[in-house]
Amino acid sequence: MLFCCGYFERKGYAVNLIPITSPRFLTPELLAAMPDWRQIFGNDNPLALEIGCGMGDFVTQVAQLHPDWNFVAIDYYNKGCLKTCKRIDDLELNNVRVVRDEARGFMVRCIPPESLQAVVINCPDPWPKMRHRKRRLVNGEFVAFLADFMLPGGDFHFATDFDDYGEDVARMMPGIAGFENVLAPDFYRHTREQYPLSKYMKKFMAEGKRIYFVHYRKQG
Ligand SMILES: C[S@@+](CC[C@H](N)C(=O)[O-])C[C@H]1O[C@@H](n2cnc3c(N)ncnc32)[C@H](O)[C@@H]1O
Repeated sequence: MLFCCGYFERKGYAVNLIPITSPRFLTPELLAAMPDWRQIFGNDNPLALEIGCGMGDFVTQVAQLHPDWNFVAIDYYNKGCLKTCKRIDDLELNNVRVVRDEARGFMVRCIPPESLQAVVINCPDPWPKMRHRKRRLVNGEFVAFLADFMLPGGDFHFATDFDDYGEDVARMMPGIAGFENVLAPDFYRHTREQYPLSKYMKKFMAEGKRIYFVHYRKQG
């Protein structure tokens, strides 16, 4: 079990977690079984999942741009979830909920098949060393896994500053059955209109790096 009595268990070590008391934070108890998302948000609006929300820079902006969508922001980084909650609470963003968990396990447990209108992954850990690249979150197997949770017509948004990761994902996506490239004929772009910038995007852009944006849609 990933979460247990306020402690995060990892590799046999127990680390104190800062408690999160925000009403927009979904506790492990609430997520022990498949949640009723319509009941949680109080409406039937399209549901989007941001994986690896960090400090919540992206979700706070996108949720304000799209008040008629519901957003679930997930990260296993305790302080990131805390900060994200503080931001959405300060802004009273009732269309956002925050989850502290590992994304794949959470999805299997808590996201119904074909229910997501969008999945967003911004600047996932790049694992730059060649021998660590197999640890990267986004690869063909992961996108095929995501597809099962996405509605036909649902969007997959990916962004990274890491050239090799961006090119890898852009090369891999055309081989994944059942997706169309929204940015065609480009496989990726370095800018996207109306796409809020995350904390890491801003940091990398300030260092003069280019962001790789990839956008695919699940076919109906
Ligand atoms: C480099 S940070 C980027 C944060 C944010 N998306 C941004 O662009 O500013 C990557 C984040 O993804 C989270 N993360 C990585 N793999 C994850 C997983 N499998 N499930 C949940 N969170 C994950 C990490 O904890 C970290 O906060």
